[in-house]
Amino acid sequence: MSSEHKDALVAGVEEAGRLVLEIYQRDFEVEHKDDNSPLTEADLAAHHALVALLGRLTPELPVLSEESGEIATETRLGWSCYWLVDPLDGTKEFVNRNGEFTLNVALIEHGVPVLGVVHAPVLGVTWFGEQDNGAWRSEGESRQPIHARELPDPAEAPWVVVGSRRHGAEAFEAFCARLPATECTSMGSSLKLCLVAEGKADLYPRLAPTCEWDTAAAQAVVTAAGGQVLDAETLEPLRCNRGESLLNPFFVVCGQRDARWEQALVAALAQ
Ligand SMILES: Nc1ncnc2c1ncn2[C@@H]1O[C@H](COP(=O)(O)O)[C@@H](OP(=O)(O)O)[C@H]1O
Ligand SMILES: [Mg+2]
Repeated sequence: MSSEHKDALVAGVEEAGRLVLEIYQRDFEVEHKDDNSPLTEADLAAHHALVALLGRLTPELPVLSEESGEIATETRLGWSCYWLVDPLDGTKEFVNRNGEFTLNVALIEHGVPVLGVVHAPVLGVTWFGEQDNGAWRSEGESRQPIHARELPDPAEAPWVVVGSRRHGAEAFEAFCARLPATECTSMGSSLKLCLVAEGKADLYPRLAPTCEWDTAAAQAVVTAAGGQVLDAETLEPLRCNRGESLLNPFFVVCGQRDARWEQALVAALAQ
């Protein structure tokens, strides 16, 4: 992708974020989908804006969004390259007006998220990552490269572990209790992966369900920043478009891979 295309992509995601913010700042209706998860006009406004943006930038590539209608599994499994979009991740946080929601766009090649944009409209922050090209965080006019950090020695500093506000609290607490010294915080949406990417958190264990669109963009940011998003069972990187289901396995996000955390992680996950 040319740098002009990447700039246009980021600008377009931020523009969609402004539409979301306008709705956030006024009254809006909340509907419920078949799985009882909330849906607002902001999810749909961002979906339409992002699908139109990607259609302009790369008309040849298919787009799969959380708010797309059904796409036949055999059609999707035939895609070697496509855009995967979560127009509003953290809809419950949006409804609760705590600002912890994001717009997410990932480019998937052969199951691997190779490029990702995550934008948090209320924070005014955008994260971007591209395989072999590094990751950055922008806020206002400033754009800084970001790097996942090495795990600190737990005797010197606690590991910062971040978890969901609403999902899998029990498994999260049990996992944290089995690690060496930790400092735990909770947060909504893909912001958790971005915290690991920028070296502000060490681990994000997700021992509860998510879908591929919840994680793909931020996984591209994390890996471009030197971190890992690993299947909690196999410790292999998460992949997309593997079969009929779009559910991710349980996973763990971590900064730079080393033997210490691998040991601690395997021990904490094994129980
Ligand atoms: N039972 C379930 N199955 C699949 N995904 C689930 C789920 N429960 C929660 N999620 C996903 O978890 C996301 C929220 O994560 P978190 O708790 O970390 O903020 C939701 O994103 P949306 O807000 O886009 O629906 C939703 O997709
Ligand atoms: Mg989501």
